[in-house]
Amino acid sequence: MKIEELVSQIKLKKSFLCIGLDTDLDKIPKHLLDHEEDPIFSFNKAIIDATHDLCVAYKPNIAFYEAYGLEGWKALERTMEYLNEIYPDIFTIADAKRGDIGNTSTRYAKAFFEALNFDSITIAPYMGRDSVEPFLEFENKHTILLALTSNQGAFDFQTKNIGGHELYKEVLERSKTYKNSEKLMYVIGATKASYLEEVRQIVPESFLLVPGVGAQGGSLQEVCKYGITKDVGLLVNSSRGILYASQGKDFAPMARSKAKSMQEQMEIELAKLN
Ligand SMILES: O=C(O)c1cc(=O)[nH]c(=O)n1[C@@H]1O[C@H](COP(=O)(O)O)[C@@H](O)[C@H]1O
Repeated sequence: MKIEELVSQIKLKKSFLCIGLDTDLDKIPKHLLDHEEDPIFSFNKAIIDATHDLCVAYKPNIAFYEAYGLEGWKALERTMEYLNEIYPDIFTIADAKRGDIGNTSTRYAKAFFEALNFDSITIAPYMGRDSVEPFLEFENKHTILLALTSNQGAFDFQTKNIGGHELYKEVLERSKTYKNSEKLMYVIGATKASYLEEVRQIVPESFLLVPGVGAQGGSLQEVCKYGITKDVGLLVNSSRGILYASQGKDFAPMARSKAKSMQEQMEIELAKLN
């Protein structure tokens, strides 16, 4: 998907919500486990059907599928086929946090961009230029680099001062020199919203994937205050806060109502841009 198409979907739906498909068999409603052959896919399909008009992106976190072996991977494949066939305007993110020496990165890129047909993938920048550039070679695909993550461990390395500025700023600066860097986006945790002002000085236009609202305590309003651009430039993710709004038979309409409440708050923020 091209960035312009993502921006036009955001404007059309008045939403920059990304729903994280972190599908956990210990948390999904029990009746799906008892009656469905493929409970992971059945859960995802019900969530997608109930929320697709309120969000612009879905982000399956690959760990939740790999954890169930072949069955999990098949459910991921079915979810991607369903999204690409029924809702092709929705941006898809493989939250895989990969990155390796060049020829291995190319295989990861093929797995997620070609075999599974995701629009984008999350990548750890630690191995540097030649681990990231293979992902940037793919047409109309996007690479989302971890810059400043939402967790406490972000302070172990990412905010450490190296050569006069913090490591996450070096990631932002340096990655702008990578070949095809216009295909880069960045992860900035919602729990670190006040840092967004400085992030925007380095990457004024880039799209940011912002996880950590809801269950992790980040605030949508704070994120928008410091991070929104004229083309919005934000995808704000919520996973557990939407998926597990109810563990009963009403889980899908309850997820919809959580997503609707986030979309309405986003609409207010978008109106401020005009
Ligand atoms: O790359 C991510 O999406 C990510 C980066 C980060 O800094 N923090 C973070 O929580 N995430 C992911 O975003 C999702 C957050 O889930 P909830 O806290 O349930 O909304 C999980 O899939 C995390 O793996």
